[in-house]
Amino acid sequence: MNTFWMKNVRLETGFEYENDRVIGTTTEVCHLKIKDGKMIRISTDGGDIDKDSIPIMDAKGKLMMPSFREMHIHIDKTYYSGPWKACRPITNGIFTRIEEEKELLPKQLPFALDRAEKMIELLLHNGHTHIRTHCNVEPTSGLKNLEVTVKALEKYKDSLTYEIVAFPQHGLLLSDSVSLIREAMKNGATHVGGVDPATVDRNIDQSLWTTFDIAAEHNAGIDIHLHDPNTLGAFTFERLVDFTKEAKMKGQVTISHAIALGDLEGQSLTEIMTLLKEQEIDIATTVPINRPTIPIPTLDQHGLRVSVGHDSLTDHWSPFGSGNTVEKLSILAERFRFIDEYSLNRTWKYASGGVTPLNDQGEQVWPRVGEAADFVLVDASCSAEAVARRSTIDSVYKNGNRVDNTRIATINSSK
Ligand SMILES: O=c1cc[nH]c(=O)[nH]1
Repeated sequence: MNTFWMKNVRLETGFEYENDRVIGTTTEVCHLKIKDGKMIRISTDGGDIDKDSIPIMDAKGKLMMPSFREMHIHIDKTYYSGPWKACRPITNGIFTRIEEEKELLPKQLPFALDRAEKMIELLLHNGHTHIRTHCNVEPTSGLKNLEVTVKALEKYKDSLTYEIVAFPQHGLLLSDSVSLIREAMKNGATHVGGVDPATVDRNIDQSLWTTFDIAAEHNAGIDIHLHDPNTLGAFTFERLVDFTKEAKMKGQVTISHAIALGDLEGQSLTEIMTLLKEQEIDIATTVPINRPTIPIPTLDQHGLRVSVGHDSLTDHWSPFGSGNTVEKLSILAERFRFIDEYSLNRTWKYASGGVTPLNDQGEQVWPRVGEAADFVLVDASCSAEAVARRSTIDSVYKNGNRVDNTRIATINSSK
């Protein structure tokens, strides 16, 4: 493993105040010694470097920030790197897409691996060193998409960590996918997925009971797509909370999208947030702006963990998506009117699993000696600037190794 000095990295060290208001972020240029994938020394003294006869890399004053965790994507079914194709209009809600997939997915299978690899390379290039991907497991795909997903991610296993959610996209009960999901859990999936137990399976309790049963059997976490809006969504959250409690799975359940949170207000929102918080159920969101966005800052203030994900990088569900998480954070900040230094500074946590250089009080808490050398170097003076100006990620490191220098997909390839 690499042993080297990374000199001249800019680290955030605190906040600058005017009266009681944060008006800036202070930084310091430091030198980092990396050994066996870990940061073993953080120094401000250039003399330290000269004493060592190990390679030296120069970050040239670039800002060092925690790398990103992509917490919701589908690498197994994408148009990314293929020819342009817009989406079909939706005429029957989620069932439009379910029916479409039965034809589309077998046609995409021959190049699914190539596209998945290109997507991973793009995500690495954009600063991600962890990916949670949902992978279709239903009668149309069987375990074929899972094979593709495992193969693609394993190829990059030295560059990132990953989680695979076995996703019964066509309905766990509706498409009779229970035994396939059980098989997927023995063949590389790490989490049990699900989708709208009310609208799709039309039996919330049976669908959730089965999901938790499979999770318990494999000692696995759960990550469930919940698009159902308003009070139907809220009722599903309540049942999910009940099942989480009963199964003693506190802290092991994620709701993806959680669309209903964007519809609820006042007391009903507070009650749901309190229930979710009690069971430490976290939320993954794309920060949708085509419908009421879930109230991310309110959820955060209530103590719920919210993470961002891209979901699609152009596919049959959405023609949008760039895989650029700095851009995603900037959209989040703009949507919630984060225009001041403090709130822009606090935005990075939604993409880094909560890791930030400064804590809420402005004390430096990252990086720490002994931690894994997982970071990005950014062309920015501080993270508030990076988020607002959508700064470029210069380079990406996992366990001290540079991981963003693989080939980048060409969107217009012939596949
Ligand atoms: O259910 C969903 C929603 C978005 N994208 C998917 O692939 N599935």
